[in-house]
Amino acid sequence: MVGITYEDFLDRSYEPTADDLVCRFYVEPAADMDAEAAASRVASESSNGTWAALQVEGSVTDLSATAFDVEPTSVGGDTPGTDRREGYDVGVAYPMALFEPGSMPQVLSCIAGNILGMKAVDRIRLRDCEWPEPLATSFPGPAYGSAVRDRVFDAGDRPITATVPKPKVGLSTDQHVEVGYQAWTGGIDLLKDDENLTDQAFNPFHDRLTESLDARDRAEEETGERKSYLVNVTAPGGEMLDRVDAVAEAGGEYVMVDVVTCGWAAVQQVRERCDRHGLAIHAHRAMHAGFDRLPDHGVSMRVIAQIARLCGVDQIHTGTADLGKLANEDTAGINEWLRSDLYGLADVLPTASGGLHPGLVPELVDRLGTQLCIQAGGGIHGHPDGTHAGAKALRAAVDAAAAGEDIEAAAEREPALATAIEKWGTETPR
Ligand SMILES: O=C(O)[C@H](O)COP(=O)(O)O
Ligand SMILES: [Mg+2]
Repeated sequence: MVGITYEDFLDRSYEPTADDLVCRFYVEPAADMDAEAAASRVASESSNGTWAALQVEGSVTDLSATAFDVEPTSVGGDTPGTDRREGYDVGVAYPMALFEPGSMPQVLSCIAGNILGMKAVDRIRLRDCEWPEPLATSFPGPAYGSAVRDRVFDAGDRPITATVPKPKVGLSTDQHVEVGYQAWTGGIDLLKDDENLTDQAFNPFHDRLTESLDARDRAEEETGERKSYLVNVTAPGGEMLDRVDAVAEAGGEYVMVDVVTCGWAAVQQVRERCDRHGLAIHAHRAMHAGFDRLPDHGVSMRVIAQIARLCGVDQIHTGTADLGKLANEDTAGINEWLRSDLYGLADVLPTASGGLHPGLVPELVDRLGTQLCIQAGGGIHGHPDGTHAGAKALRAAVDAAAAGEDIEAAAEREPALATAIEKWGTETPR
């Protein structure tokens, strides 16, 4: 037997091995704790220690995490609504044997579990992870990722486009489908359900699914382009899997899932079921800001996006690089990570959404590149001449940006784009 106390979880001379999961935290120690004590409590509580000293068999310590790096740092103050705060950047290495391969809930119960509420720290944020190969490849990753641009569409190198009918809930099935048809025939690739539209009485899931896909077929015939539908299958338990099956049966190519509100075990189940059918997954991140909005606490959007890639979504909302209506965390850096090599796992196509309109597209593409899905709801349906004109305007703006053409020149050819620019200019909405 050996005794372990939380101080045993700190070793500044430790060098993480290739098989360790390395997590970077922002930590503000509690008033009565020094930085090293707080860092070792983080490593202890997130692996196999606790507040009290324990007597254990020697081999149990092989599962202990090690805080190996504790450096002063500061966060916040650079974005509205945040204060500059002083704390510590803490590196913690976790041995692979601590984890159940392929189980995201188990991994998160370690690295983003009790420690987020632990009184030893005033603030703690999981900022970044370096995933070791054995752990990363125990997950499936995306089936398609950015390859959807060719495999579902014929979009080549341009961003694909999506729209959410607005109002986000309340349209009848007929109204919803008609909005989709107008958008598709105006040049949009994807009709998308909103995050809080699932199976309500005013617009039942199964009616919406079949009628939308019928309208998609008509729009494809009319435009000669491939079109698709991001139908929100979010539901409790087996019902969500039944909805996935229904999408495949009805001839869809994609499902949409509210990944944070559903939970990662559910996302993993959906990924498995979609594999049977060859369906792609669009991830909406509603509720992410409950974890990532404050720079000094929670779990960063960067880590949420990493989790989503491992679990196997093909597209995920990552923000608009501060151009849209929602607060954003380093959209460009997150998107770059989603495209980076990860032991051969497929990449993820980032979706820019939330307050976008055609006038913002040139700057968006400048900041984020063309490997994107660009979604506009209000920026299409709020067009003075309606949804069809709004769709034409967004598509013209996207085609121009992808071709490196000036938006003003494109607006001379496409009156709907000129109208959109006249209405919204390049303003950032709230
Ligand atoms: O789900 C989304 O991404 C939002 O509904 C975006 O809507 P907006 O384009 O009107 O902001
Ligand atoms: Mg929405």
